Amino acid sequence: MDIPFTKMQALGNNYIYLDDRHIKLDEHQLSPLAQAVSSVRTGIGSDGLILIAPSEQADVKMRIFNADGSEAKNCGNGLRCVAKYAFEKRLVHNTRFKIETLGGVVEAHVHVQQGIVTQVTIDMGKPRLSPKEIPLAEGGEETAIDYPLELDGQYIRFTGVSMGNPHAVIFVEDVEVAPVTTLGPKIEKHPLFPEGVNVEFIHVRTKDEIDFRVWERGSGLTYACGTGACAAVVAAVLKQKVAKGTSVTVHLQGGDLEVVWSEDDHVWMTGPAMYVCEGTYFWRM
Ligand SMILES: N[C@@H](CCC[C@H](N)C(=O)O)C(=O)O
Repeated sequence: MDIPFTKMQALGNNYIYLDDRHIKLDEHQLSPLAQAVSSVRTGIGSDGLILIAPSEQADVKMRIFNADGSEAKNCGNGLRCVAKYAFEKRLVHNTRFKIETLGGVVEAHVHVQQGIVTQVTIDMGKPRLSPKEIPLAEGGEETAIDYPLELDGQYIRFTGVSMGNPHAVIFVEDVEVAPVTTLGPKIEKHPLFPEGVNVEFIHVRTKDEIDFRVWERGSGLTYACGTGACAAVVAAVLKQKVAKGTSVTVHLQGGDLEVVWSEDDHVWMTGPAMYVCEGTYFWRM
């Protein structure tokens, strides 16, 4: 099967984007295709696959598959790329529009200069904070702040946040030496998280700056995670290290995002989205 694709990246978090207008796939093909295209050696090389399709509830629909073929409910960097694609490829005609995800409908606002989308703001909605919503396998508290996690006979503390997808945020002194690749995969698959978890190691540098590294569920080490950056700011507010309503610059490996958890409880994320290339993937199963 010959599959037309666009590769896009946002702060180095890169996905293969398929436009439903150009390629129709069966449901059972999506997970193996995500695995195939993501392989650096035998595919195109990416953090996963994103489908852009029509929506009955919004202007456009995004579905996101991680590099291991698992489907996730949300993707912040993917949303900004979908917004840029939808506007520049004329799927939508206004600078504000709605995008459906498995985690709910969000609103996008594209910032346009001479017809080109330079930055995208997404209203990521309200974070979900209870253990049931994250989800955790246990816990009756209202929030999972500094929640204990037993790993190899030791206790680590994390703050749990759902941005439609699950996040465990761990506060460290220095993200450059944080155990992202050693503890990340163990926490991702820990039985406390029945659906797995994205793992963020963060350091609150000042009242409006956070350093950030991530181990993503289903994709491993990535340069950036938009929902993770939102979860990091929410966790920093919950821990009273950042004031609610403050616009925070999150320094990710691939660049910076602006995130604010506003007084109305919504989390807003602003950052770039870029095209990498377009082409045809020759899928031979
Ligand atoms: N990179 C994304 C998140 C992608 C999905 C995540 N790995 C999950 O399984 O929940 C982002 O920018 O938010």
